[in-house]
Amino acid sequence: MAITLHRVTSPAVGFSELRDGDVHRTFGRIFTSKYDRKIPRRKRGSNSCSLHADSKYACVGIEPANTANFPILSSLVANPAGEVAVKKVYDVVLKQAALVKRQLRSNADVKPDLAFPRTDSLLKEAYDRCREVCEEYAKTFYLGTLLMTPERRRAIWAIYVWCRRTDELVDGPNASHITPSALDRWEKRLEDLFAGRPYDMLDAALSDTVSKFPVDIQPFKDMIEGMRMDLKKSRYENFDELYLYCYYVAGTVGLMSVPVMGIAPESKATTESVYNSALALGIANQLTNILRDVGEDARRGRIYLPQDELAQAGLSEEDIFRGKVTGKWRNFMKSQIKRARMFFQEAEKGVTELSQASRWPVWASLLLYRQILDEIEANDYDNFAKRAYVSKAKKLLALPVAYGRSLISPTPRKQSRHAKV
Ligand SMILES: CC(C)=CCC/C(C)=C/CC/C(C)=C/CC/C(C)=C/[C@@H]1[C@@H](COP(=O)(O)OP(=O)(O)O)[C@]1(C)CC/C=C(\C)CC/C=C(\C)CCC=C(C)C
Ligand SMILES: [Mn+2]
Repeated sequence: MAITLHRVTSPAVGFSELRDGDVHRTFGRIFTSKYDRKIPRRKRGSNSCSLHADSKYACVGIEPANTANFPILSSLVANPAGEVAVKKVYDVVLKQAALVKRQLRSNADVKPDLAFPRTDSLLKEAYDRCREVCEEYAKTFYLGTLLMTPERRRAIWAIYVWCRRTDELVDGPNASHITPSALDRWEKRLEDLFAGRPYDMLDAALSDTVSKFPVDIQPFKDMIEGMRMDLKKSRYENFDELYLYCYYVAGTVGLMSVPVMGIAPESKATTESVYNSALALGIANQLTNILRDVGEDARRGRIYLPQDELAQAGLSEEDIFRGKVTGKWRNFMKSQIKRARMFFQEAEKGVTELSQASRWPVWASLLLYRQILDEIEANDYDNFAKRAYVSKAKKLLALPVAYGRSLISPTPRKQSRHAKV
């Protein structure tokens, strides 16, 4: 798929096209809570990188889901609604895995850069913007990507930037202006970029990425669906509902990333099982994120905790809003932390199967995010008033550990089979 970039004169760029004047142009978040770890981004002058390009470019059979293959999920399916959610997610996992296999059969590898020098330089600029955004907003992750091959690392940056922009729609400073129809327009724009018609430079980088790697559009659409869910829902009846939300906003990231990161050629694991681990890492991260942010979310009137489990633990909504750490709360938190750790454990199985250069950033992200759970425990489960925070020293310590783990290769196959992407 060739992508042609044309400079356009319209000033519309970034989110501003969603609805004239109703969305932000800056990417920084304003955090008001006193213990919030995020500070307003450093000097957002003309030199600071932005998710909004300064220059404007416009452009011209799935197998039935079988949860038996996915032990952590089959044990979670508690009712018919949950079964529907799990099947829906696994249909996407299998579809993505099938796409990867199809591409392998057709012998396609990473396609070479587009032949036209002008397009090349515009694309380079587009990827450079993505790199800048990653470097500024996710430093550790950015450093990890530097170990990857140049094609893979810039593709991951492009995916990262798209995810960040999507999250900012509902989580950024202008989130209150975002309507379902703005999300519909964002989705239309996604379809366009998958069809080789990116709207701006950052989209152009992703457009190029999806033309080179076997990335399916469904996880991207599902992430937007997660944002829709966030607009209309602030309570989760049970874990099945919460699981679906976590898949939408974070499990999808795993499914988007693995086709780019690649599976080690010597891996014996099935493609589906690696995707299952990738999905589990997204879910684990999101569950951890939720547990860390209980107090902050409650102050926004949101409770991302299974209501039935709260009731079983003898806790009411008022208890969450009151924010008092009691014995009941500690017990409830212990079970939630245990479940998040199960997902991390499920994710661990797949990391070793990834291509060598991709393992380090994934191990680093897994170890760092999982430590937030330890910090919640260290705070005696006070996630109402304290933000669980992993110190710089602990973060630094995790990096060599991640590196050590990344050196462990999958046990090689007895006889060589086709390479996996
Ligand atoms: C190496 C690596 C981690 C690659 C992933 C790169 C990537 C494309 C990240 C995008 C992340 C993103 C911006 C998602 C948007 C939705 C969102 C914000 C989700 C939350 C992330 C944490 O962000 P933060 O702490 O900043 O949260 P706040 O918005 O401030 O509240 C999430 C909790 C989830 C992100 C999910 C992942 C990073 C999943 C990664 C999974 C893989 C890379 C698969 C690895 C493969 C195997 C086989 C295990
Ligand atoms: Mn968020």
